[in-house]
Amino acid sequence: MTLLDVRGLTVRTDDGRILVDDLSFTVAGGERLGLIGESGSGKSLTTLAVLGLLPDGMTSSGSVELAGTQMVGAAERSLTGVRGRDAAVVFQEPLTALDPLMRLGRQIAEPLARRTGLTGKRLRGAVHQALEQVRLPEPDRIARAFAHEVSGGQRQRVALAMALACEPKLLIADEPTTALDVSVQAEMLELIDGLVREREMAVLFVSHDLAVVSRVTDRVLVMKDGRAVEQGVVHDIVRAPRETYTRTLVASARKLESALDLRSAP
Ligand SMILES: Nc1ncnc2c1ncn2[C@@H]1O[C@H](COP(=O)(O)OP(=O)(O)OP(=O)(O)O)[C@@H](O)[C@H]1O
Repeated sequence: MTLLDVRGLTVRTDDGRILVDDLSFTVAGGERLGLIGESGSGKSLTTLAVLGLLPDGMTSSGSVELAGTQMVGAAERSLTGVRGRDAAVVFQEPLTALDPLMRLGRQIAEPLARRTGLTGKRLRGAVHQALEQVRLPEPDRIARAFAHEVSGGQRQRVALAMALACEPKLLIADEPTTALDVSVQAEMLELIDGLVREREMAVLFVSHDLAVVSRVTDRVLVMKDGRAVEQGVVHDIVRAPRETYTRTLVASARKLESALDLRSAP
């Protein structure tokens, strides 16, 4: 069943610049779609439009139906229920989602309490569990800490725990590993991959890196200058890209890969 149905989505600035141009795609329940393209191709604006979170000075037109709710042109009031419950987001920079002045445990407790109705000791237990699920060591210490007291990788895990706390049907991950040290990127990808599979959650995964996208998604949509260039099953796109731009993306990903092979050769 279709969970996210985007049709003819167009995002414009108030002065008439078109930043996302007539974009259409769908994500079925439990399906994992990657949005890939170079910097400035409109990936982030697409995810923000899906959540009804476009910045001031921008408007969207077309249709975005998320779990049956029309997000384009909807009143803010009707969208607050959709965010979190139907779709939750992890951004590139975890500090975007975290409140610097609130202990991390409380930030996870709020959405958890809303969904489960738990309070007191049982709620604290659920927060502990949520932090354990994202494989944070010493969950109780992390729960008492503030965002600036933990590492970047740990902050991103907390942001992921927050996004998962509402058990959304769709997880939107916008370059969730790009700001992390290379050494923790692979771990984070594996974690996201495992958790969404376990929960049969759908994913819209944004990245400029084809290798990253192919690790966690079934299908990809390639974007350039706000438009869809090509979409299809990851395997097909990597093996036989049809469009010139996609070919360039695949070729440069392969070049990096073969450089790695050469370096690791005996
Ligand atoms: N708040 C804003 N005001 C004006 N233009 C913006 C704003 N946010 C993004 N843009 C422009 O919209 C276009 C698409 O941006 P978007 O952030 O969606 O790209 P992206 O593919 O996610 O790239 P990146 O990976 O660099 O974030 C870019 O040309 C960008 O300069």
